[in-house]
Amino acid sequence: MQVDIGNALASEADPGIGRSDLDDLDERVADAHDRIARGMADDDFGYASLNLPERTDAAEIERAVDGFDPEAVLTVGIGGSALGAITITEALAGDSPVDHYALDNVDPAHVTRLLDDLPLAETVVHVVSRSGTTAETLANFLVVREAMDAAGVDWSERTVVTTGEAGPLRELAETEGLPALDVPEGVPGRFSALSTVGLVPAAMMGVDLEGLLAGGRAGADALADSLYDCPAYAYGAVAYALDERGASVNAMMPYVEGLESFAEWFAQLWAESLGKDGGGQTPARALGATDQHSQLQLYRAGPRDKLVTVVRPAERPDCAIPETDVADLEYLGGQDLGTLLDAEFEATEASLAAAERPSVRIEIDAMDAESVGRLLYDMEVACVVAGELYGVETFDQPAVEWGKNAARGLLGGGDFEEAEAVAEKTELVVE
Ligand SMILES: O=P(O)(O)OC[C@H]1O[C@](O)(CO)[C@@H](O)[C@@H]1O
Repeated sequence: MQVDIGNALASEADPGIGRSDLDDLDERVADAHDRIARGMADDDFGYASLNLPERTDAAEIERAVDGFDPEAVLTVGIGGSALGAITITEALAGDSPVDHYALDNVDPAHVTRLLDDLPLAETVVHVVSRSGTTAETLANFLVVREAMDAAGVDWSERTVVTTGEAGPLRELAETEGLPALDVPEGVPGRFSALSTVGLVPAAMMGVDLEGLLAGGRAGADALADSLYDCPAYAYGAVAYALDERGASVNAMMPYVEGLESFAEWFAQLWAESLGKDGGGQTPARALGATDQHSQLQLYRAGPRDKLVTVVRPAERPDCAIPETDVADLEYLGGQDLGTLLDAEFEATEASLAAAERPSVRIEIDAMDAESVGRLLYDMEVACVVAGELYGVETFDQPAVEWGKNAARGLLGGGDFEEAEAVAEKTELVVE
């Protein structure tokens, strides 16, 4: 994986940073590297995430799903318990005969429509929850189980569970004798893509798990005590430095459809890890070239508060554009769609630089398992080093608990007095 930070030094105008800013930061990156290395060596909470490529047992996952031969895999989870599988299967299993679906929301219209469409008798369900108590995941699983019962499908023969040591989901797996995998110890959900949490559907869809993990190991081998020697540290440090100079938004803009969900995975990783103590950089999700026609106007001419991260694979499949005599379109004829997409990618970088707006280019070798594994791992490393530079607790997410308890209280599931206060908020309804 390559990270080109040249366009991040696009201008002195805020949020511009210069080479001297990075040189000054490099000493702090070296200190952060030492802390990260110690945390990994001691398998400390959170830092243990960066040991997953060494620790995850691909063979164990393959064995757990060995008996299944589904037409579809349904992931039931939310946040980091779903986004890793969604990202990996979208990026790498497009040619698989097995389809992947995810229920990571409790929208009744969507859930019922999906369950009506799914071949339930040919579907394997992967229920994932680290805590085993997340309301959305457990509610969805109860609905899926009911739908399978109603269809005369033995759900217990078609369900794999990945969860923590204790909690309702672990108890259910033990009571029903379900195949159950463990979530990795000391790894927050958003850092768990390269583990049982993110790899079970991929295993059933023929994705090269060893390749994904090898990519992660390559990222681990690339850790160094300078941002100039480690692409992941370079990305994390530049994003942090730009945020310190006003780039409070980071638009993650992959120029490949197979990484559209990667931008969503990155959004949770970046927001839930760095959004602490009143700070943190807001991730925006975009897709190139599509969002040149929806968001680029803002990125190029709106507030000087954004970093745009553009991502592409060095290799793309061929798809020729036929010759044409349509006036003014001759230049397209005989080209290839990939060449056009790459031209759009480079034009966006140039357009931002011309307007003195910073961007960073991330280039992976190809849309293959090792390159995607490396990308996921390096973004996790970038997030950890940014967290060290911000001085935040990267690996917890206390701010989400209030909302969870309020929802539970509003449903009468807990004695959450403030829920009433929430329910009695000032009304100003406009109809
Ligand atoms: O895996 P669990 O415990 O169901 O949590 C799901 C998601 O909810 C969060 O805990 C936030 O509420 C995320 O960090 C996590 O990925």
